[in-house]
Amino acid sequence: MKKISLLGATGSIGWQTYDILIQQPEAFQLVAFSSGKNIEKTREMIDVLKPELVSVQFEEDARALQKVYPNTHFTYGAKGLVEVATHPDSTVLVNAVLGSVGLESTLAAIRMGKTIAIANKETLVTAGHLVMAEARKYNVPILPVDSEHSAIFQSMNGENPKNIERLIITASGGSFRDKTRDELKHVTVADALNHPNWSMGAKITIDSATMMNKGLEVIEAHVLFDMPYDKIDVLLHRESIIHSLVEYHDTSVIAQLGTPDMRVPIQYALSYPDRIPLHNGQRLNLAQIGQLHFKEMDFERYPALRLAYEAGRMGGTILTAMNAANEAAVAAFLQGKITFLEIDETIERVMQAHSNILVPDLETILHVDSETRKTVLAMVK
Ligand SMILES: NC(=O)C1=CN([C@@H]2O[C@H](COP(=O)(O)OP(=O)(O)OC[C@H]3O[C@@H](n4cnc5c(N)ncnc54)[C@H](OP(=O)(O)O)[C@@H]3O)[C@@H](O)[C@H]2O)C=CC1
Ligand SMILES: CC(=O)[C@@H](O)[C@H](O)COP(=O)(O)O
Ligand SMILES: [Mn+2]
Repeated sequence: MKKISLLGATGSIGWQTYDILIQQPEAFQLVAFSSGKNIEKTREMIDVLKPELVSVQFEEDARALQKVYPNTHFTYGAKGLVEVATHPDSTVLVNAVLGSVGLESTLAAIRMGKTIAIANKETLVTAGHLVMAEARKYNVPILPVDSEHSAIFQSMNGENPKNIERLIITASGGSFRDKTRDELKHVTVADALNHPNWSMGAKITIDSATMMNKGLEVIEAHVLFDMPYDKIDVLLHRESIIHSLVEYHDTSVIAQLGTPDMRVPIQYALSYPDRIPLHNGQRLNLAQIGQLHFKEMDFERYPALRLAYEAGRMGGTILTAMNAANEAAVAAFLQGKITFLEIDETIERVMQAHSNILVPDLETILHVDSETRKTVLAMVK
């Protein structure tokens, strides 16, 4: 029985994790979880899984829930995320919270020796060097949940990393993949949220449309697999059936395939190194699909990917600035304050003005993160 702490339980990844947990009660037990503002889903999860500790975003929600559920302990805010992540009974933290807000709780869980199943890519982008250094120090596994990184992890299984030629990360192309850049001037939020293959949270769906999602994933792959940026490529693959590939020195390419279902990488991170049946999992039928398509990445069409490679190659606080600018710009787009094309422009302006600090400590990262968000708020007003 694995005892689980879950951050971001009410989100797209969190709710799919919940689906896995309720199907496998003999394998997994949820002891603590965090949610944000969604109290209805929070209550459903408490009713079904009866965790010991729950954190919500706001104090007033925690107080109200405490009255309804006297046998559960409630907490809130940033300290609540840390309390959930470090619950003494859990051995695994599933981090599915959105954004760099997940950083401090991840570091705290590593210091408690917990295995980290990480979907929260922004944490690895903003402070990958700190997370991986702590993981090495406390001998803690960081297991990828992001579908591409899970695919790479599975394609490296039993291989010597020194024999890898390059990593190839696949990209669907996002909601606007059949539009030219010129045609993006007047696209709406609803259009951008219409991902062709995956049903995901709003922020990552917009990231997928700008290709910043792939940019974050390139950096995530560099952090998780210690690969230089010139050995990480992105390949357009519109069906999202091949989730990523690893090419070896002898020209062999090993890939992981499957229908687009995030429960597969989530469950693999939970059951690793074992594999267990996926409830209602749809088997891949390649004969029925018939054809798979591939295309070279176009960096002019998707400048956000170019910006991410630039930030990755530079290293330092520019990664934090880029990530925070993206989080704030996407939020502004979702609120109707800026246009779709202004997301990339905002990130580029922030990066151009940034004074980079190499190998930053946690305090510096948190400072750059909050200052960048303020800058973007002022820019989009
Ligand atoms: N969705 C997907 O298929 C994939 C997602 N990922 C990554 O996983 C992470 C989560 O994505 P996704 O599930 O789509 O996101 P969602 O927006 O669907 O969910 C985010 C979760 O985080 C909570 N949350 C948001 N802000 C805060 C905050 N300030 N404090 C506390 N809790 C907060 C939300 O609470 P509430 O809703 O209650 O307000 C919700 O539970 C991201 O890093 C994303 O890039 C990676 C691969 C695939
Ligand atoms: C499911 C998942 O891991 C997402 O990150 C997905 O990859 C988004 O798709 P694209 O970014 O390839 O459009
Ligand atoms: Mn992904």
